[in-house]
Amino acid sequence: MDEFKFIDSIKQSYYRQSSVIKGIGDDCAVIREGYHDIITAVDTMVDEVHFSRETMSTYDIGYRVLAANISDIAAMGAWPTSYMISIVIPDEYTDEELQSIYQGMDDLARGYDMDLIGGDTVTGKQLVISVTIHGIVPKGKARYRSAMEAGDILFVTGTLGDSSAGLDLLLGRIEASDGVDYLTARHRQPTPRVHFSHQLTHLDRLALNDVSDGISSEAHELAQASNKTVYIDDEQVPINPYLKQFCLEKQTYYKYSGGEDFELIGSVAPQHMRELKNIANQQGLLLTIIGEIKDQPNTNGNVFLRKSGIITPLEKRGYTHKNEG
Ligand SMILES: Nc1ncnc2c1ncn2[C@@H]1O[C@H](COP(=O)(O)OP(=O)(O)O)[C@@H](O)[C@H]1O
Ligand SMILES: Cc1ncc(C[n+]2csc(CCOP(=O)(O)OP(=O)(O)O)c2C)c(N)n1
Ligand SMILES: [Mg+2]
Ligand SMILES: [Mg+2]
Ligand SMILES: [Mg+2]
Repeated sequence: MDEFKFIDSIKQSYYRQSSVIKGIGDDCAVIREGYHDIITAVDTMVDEVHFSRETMSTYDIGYRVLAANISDIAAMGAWPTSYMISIVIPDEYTDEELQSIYQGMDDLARGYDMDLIGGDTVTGKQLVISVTIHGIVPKGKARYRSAMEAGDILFVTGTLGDSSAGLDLLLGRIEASDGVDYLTARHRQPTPRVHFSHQLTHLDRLALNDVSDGISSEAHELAQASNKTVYIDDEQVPINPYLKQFCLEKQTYYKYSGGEDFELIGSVAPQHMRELKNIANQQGLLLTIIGEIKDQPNTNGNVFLRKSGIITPLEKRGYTHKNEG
């Protein structure tokens, strides 16, 4: 079964606690606590699946696993406050290596004033790190994948595909004459877009998702959660100039299916777009309009690509975990 079918199969049909504002189905769960909503999520990284000793130092493993979790908090428009670590440690890891995993996390956490507040330690065959993260947002201001409306503008932060191109460089699957350091750094130490979404708290409505599996997957998650049709203009999807040295087939794969850029994709009403641009500009962050949202009952839940006047369905071809059962 693939991960998405599995998650559907175990999802409760309703929540027993009235404080659960959002359970399974978004980047984080949301729990109401007085005037604030508490945001929480857990994400796990496994040796040979999310990193390998070839692609990452122990410092980067720590940095990246926390960055991926902070990114889910950013995708809710929240501010990250604390985290807990569950770690499976294989015999061959030295004390110095373990310290350096935690140093990578702490260096990132310090920038947001986050605290490590607990965790669990066990030994096992493979390094596995699981982060439970908490964040906070004013009551009712969590940003959902389901908030898209017809007429909204689709946008994305940063450039797409850098991380997966960086991974292919690290694994020796491709060669580059330029940009190796930049692309590999984007893979090893991604920047979650917390400041951007946090500055948008005053907006009444905003739909957000973060890019972990590739936008072909995340755009579908938005379209399905909102029951709308998403149109993406292929020529507008931003890629770093360094990606243009690779063949077109690879460029297309990286930008739509590569994943792990931890950028934000979302939509707002057209009248708010200028404000979003101004905020992004002030932060030195690239923000690009890549499409629009329509309400078309026959195609809602789907994503289409517009290219040279031709419209084709965009398949959901992001990274999907599967097992044989
Ligand atoms: N094994 C699981 N048990 C319960 N909920 C899960 C499980 N795996 C994922 N989820 C939930 O399913 C949703 C989608 O998860 P995921 O695709 O990992 O989100 P993201 O890409 O933002 O990390 C989330 O709400 C997450 O909390
Ligand atoms: C060694 C190695 N091989 C492959 C990848 C690529 N990869 C692994 S998991 C993944 C998708 C994101 O991870 P996931 O567990 O799905 O995170 P989530 O969607 O829950 O945030 C990608 C693109 C990698 N990062 N490292
Ligand atoms: Mg996410
Ligand atoms: Mg996840
Ligand atoms: Mg995923």
